[in-house]
Amino acid sequence: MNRIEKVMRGITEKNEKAFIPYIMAGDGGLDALPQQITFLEKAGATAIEIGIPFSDPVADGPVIQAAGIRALQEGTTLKAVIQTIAAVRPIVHIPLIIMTYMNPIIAYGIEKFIEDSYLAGVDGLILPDLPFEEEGLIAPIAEKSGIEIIRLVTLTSPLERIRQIASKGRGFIYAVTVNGITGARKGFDEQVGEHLKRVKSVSALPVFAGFGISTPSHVEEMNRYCDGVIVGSKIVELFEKNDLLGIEELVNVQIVK
Ligand SMILES: O=P(O)(O)OC[C@@H](O)[C@@H](O)c1c[nH]c2ccccc12
Repeated sequence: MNRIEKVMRGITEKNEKAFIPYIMAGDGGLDALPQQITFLEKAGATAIEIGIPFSDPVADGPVIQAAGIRALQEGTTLKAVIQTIAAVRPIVHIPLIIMTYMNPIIAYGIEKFIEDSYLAGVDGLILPDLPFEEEGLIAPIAEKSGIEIIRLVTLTSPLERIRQIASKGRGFIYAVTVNGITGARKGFDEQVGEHLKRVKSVSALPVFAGFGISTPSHVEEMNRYCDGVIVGSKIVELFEKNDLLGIEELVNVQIVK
């Protein structure tokens, strides 16, 4: 069974809340990635979303854009990230999910990318610029190798579309909680809670909220309506400041239920 499915089963059965941190591969040099991954696992992360730096990151806000630029300056490539994941995989037990735009995958070669990711022990993919209508390009090949494509739904998706996407979904549903780009925000639209409940009502899979979540109280608020959270910009910022305690505090909000 895919590691993501196994972890999701635990979440559904024990009614636990998930915490998925996002990190930008190569920020601080690719040598830092194995340590970042093992640190996050030890801190209690449910899974880790590993971002691939890319020159035109259309959905990324300033913090992740800057991290991507730093990672590119370090010479980080998709190939080197996959090799690094392969090297660390034997000592990591939680799911590792690659987040990338489609362009680097197409440049790499879709089939070769899936094959190398499978061999490296990658469990899932988040592909924000892959429209649901176009997913035939990669989803069947990925899912045949046991790599789950994590589907995203947004605040503007009509319920019928959410239902359709959820029915094809694997692992969990990524519910985007803002209209816009990644990055910390002060608060959320008051409709977000209702939206998350609606997504949950049509999804057999756990639903995780992501975008704009940066404080323990945001995490608690979102966890009231869904099964867990994904936090990117804040984690990237804390790693850059080397504030490891700050990361542990955020990851562990889930335990204070
Ligand atoms: O940074 P935030 O606001 O915490 O959002 C999560 C996010 O960083 C991560 O999931 C992500 C980074 N880049 C993306 C692009 C699209 C979708 C999701 C992402």
